[in-house]
Amino acid sequence: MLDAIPKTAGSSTDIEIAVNGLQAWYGESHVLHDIGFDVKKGEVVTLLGRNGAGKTTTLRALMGLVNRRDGSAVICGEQTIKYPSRRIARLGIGYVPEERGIFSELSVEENLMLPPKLRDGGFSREEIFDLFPNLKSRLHSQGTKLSGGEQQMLAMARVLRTGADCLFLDEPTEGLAPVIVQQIERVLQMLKARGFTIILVEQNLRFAASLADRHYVVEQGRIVAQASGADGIDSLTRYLGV
Ligand SMILES: Nc1ncnc2c1ncn2[C@@H]1O[C@H](COP(=O)(O)OP(=O)(O)OP(=O)(O)O)[C@@H](O)[C@H]1O
Repeated sequence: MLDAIPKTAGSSTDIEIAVNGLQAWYGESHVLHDIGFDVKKGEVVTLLGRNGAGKTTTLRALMGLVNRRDGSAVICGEQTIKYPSRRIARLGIGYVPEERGIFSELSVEENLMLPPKLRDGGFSREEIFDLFPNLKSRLHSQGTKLSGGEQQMLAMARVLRTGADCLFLDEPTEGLAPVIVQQIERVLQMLKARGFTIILVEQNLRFAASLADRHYVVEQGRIVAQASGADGIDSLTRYLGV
C-alpha cells in the first residue's frame, strides 16, 4: 500500500539547507564550534559520529531549540539563525527527537492530532494508517502502553500529518528490534522516493548506508569528514570507532 501515498504538496517548494560556521552553547559550555554542510532538495544526508560529538545539538540548533547559537543556517532560502522554532517548523521542517516526545497521558489518536498543521498536503489519517498499520490498531491506547517501535512510528506519523516535507530524524532505529528497523527503513525509502529531504542522525551504519546519499562525520562539534553513498561510509569508519 505504500505506493498509494501521493507526492507531498510541499514538493513544489525548494527546500535546501546550507549550514555554515554553526556554533551552539549550553550555558557556558561551547558545544558546536564549526558545523558546515548542505542538503539538496530530496537528498538523504546522515550525521554520523561518536556519542557526545554534537549530532543532536546540530539538529536542535537548526530547529532553534538551543538558546544560544551563531553562524549561518539557510533553510529554503531564509536565514533562520535568529528564527524561533515555530517559524523554522513552518518552512516545512518536521523534527523527530531521539526521545520521540510522545505524551504518555494522551492516546495515540490525541498524540497524532496534537501538532498544528504547517501547510496543506500533509498525510491524511488513511495515508498514515497505510504507512503504519500498527498505529490504527492502537489508536485508543495510551502513549505509555506503546512499544519503542510504535512510539517511533507515532512520532514520525505526527510530523507527516503536519505537511512537513523535510525531516530531521534523531536515531530513529535506536533500541528497536530488527524487524521494526526494517519497517522504518521501508517507510524512509518510500519518503525518499517521494522527494522528502531528510537529515538523519544514526549510529546504525548499515541502516545509514542503505538510505543516505551522503554522510558527514561530526567530531567535537565540527564536521571533520564526508563521503557519498553506501560505499563511502566504509571510508568513515575510522572516525566512528567501529
Ligand atoms: N542539555 C545539555 N546541557 C549541557 N550539555 C549538554 C546538553 N545536551 C548535550 N550536552 C553536551 O553537548 C555535547 C554534544 O551532545 P550531543 O547530544 O549533541 O551529542 P551526540 O553526538 O548527539 O551524541 P549522542 O549520540 O550521545 O546523543 C556533549 O558533550 C553533551 O554532554
